[in-house]
Amino acid sequence: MKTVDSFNFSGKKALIRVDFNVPLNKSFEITDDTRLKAVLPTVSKVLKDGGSAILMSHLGRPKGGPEEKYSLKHILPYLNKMFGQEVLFAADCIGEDAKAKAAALKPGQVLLLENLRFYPEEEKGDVEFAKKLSVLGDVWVNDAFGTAHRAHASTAVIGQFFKDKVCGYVMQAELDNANKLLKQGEKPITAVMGGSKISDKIMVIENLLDTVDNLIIGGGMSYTFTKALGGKIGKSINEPDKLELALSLIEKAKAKNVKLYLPLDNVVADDFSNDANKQTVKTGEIPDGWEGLDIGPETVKLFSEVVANSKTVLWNGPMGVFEFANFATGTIAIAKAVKEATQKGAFSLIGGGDSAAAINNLGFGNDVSYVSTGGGALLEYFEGKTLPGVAALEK
Ligand SMILES: Nc1ncnc2c1ncn2[C@@H]1O[C@H](COP(=O)(O)OP(=O)(O)O)[C@@H](O)[C@H]1O
Ligand SMILES: O=C(OP(=O)(O)O)[C@H](O)COP(=O)(O)O
Repeated sequence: MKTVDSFNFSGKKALIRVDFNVPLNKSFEITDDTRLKAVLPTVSKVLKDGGSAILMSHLGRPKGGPEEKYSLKHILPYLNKMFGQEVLFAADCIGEDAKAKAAALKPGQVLLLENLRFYPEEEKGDVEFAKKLSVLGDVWVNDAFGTAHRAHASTAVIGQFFKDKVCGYVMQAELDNANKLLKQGEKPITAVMGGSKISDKIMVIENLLDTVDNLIIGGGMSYTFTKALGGKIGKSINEPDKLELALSLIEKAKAKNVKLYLPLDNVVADDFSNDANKQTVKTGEIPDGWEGLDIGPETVKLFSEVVANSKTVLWNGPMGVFEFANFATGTIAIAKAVKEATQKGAFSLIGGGDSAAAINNLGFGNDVSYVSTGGGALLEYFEGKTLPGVAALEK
């Protein structure tokens, strides 16, 4: 793969696929800018070489046509500040405006195209649409790791129209860090998995059993395991059709000598709300009408110890409903344990939108080894799948 460092962008228009799919609040303010800041090094290198940058991205999941709330113009003010220069904007990603602005682009300038998903052709991976995008630039750079698991027009199909295909710094760092964990992780290696559903993460967990020494399961998905083991879970979130699967994972972990840790106790609530009545009960003893929304103090102690004694840590998914301050204790404790392990020299990788947000909101973003910009993309990589956005760079 060609890298940003090995390519001279002088006099070239770099068409860069970025992942600017950032969370916006109702006033269109960016609530997490990780994905924006991440592309700065790639764009800076292009400009420093004497090239210009055309940035293309999707935002949200529009229904196949323009939608004001998903316009990328909302992030322009932020980009102007971040790049310290005026970023030009084309109100379309193909068509006359985009073509004219791309053609007139001078070295040192940056142009942002409107949301690619305003055309259904983007997600369909339409070849003609990819071709129309491709005429805007001289070289294609893929720096959208967060969207690398999608075989879309701008993330993969477009590659065939370029002689020069360059792997951006974000993409390179993401793959390097994921491989560091999968292939060169120092033992003991611990994966902490949380979040709401096992079904989303089953393949990752299975694949990780070949790599990790410890597997910690917390958050909503732990209740399916507890139920499968015959425990009482009240009205906690669970997937009744995944009980067999949970048991088979427990067996597979045993067969592969992986230590599997499940919660010892849970903080349960009588309602799904921050102000619900709460109590701490042992795992498997949740009364009827109550639901587990966080891990309990004994679990926090156990999980934190395992994490603190690890040399390599992967964390994906919160330990409870951390959006409710009263049920965020377990998630915050794990974030602190990951930070402490890192301070003791461990390599730590945080993946998944919610765990990354938890780490960043706590101000620990710089205290862990790497915070991935990918959610689904990172998980698919850990499942052992080939990411179309990476394959397109390799072809
Ligand atoms: N015990 C629980 N009951 C209900 N929802 C939970 C529970 N624990 C975690 N969750 C929810 O899981 C969601 C995150 O899951 P997921 O998307 O899998 O994580 P990530 O984005 O980090 O990969 C959060 O919105 C959180 O509130
Ligand atoms: O935010 C993203 O994925 P993620 O929520 O899995 O991190 C990417 O921008 C991909 O978006 P998509 O899942 O709408 O294709």
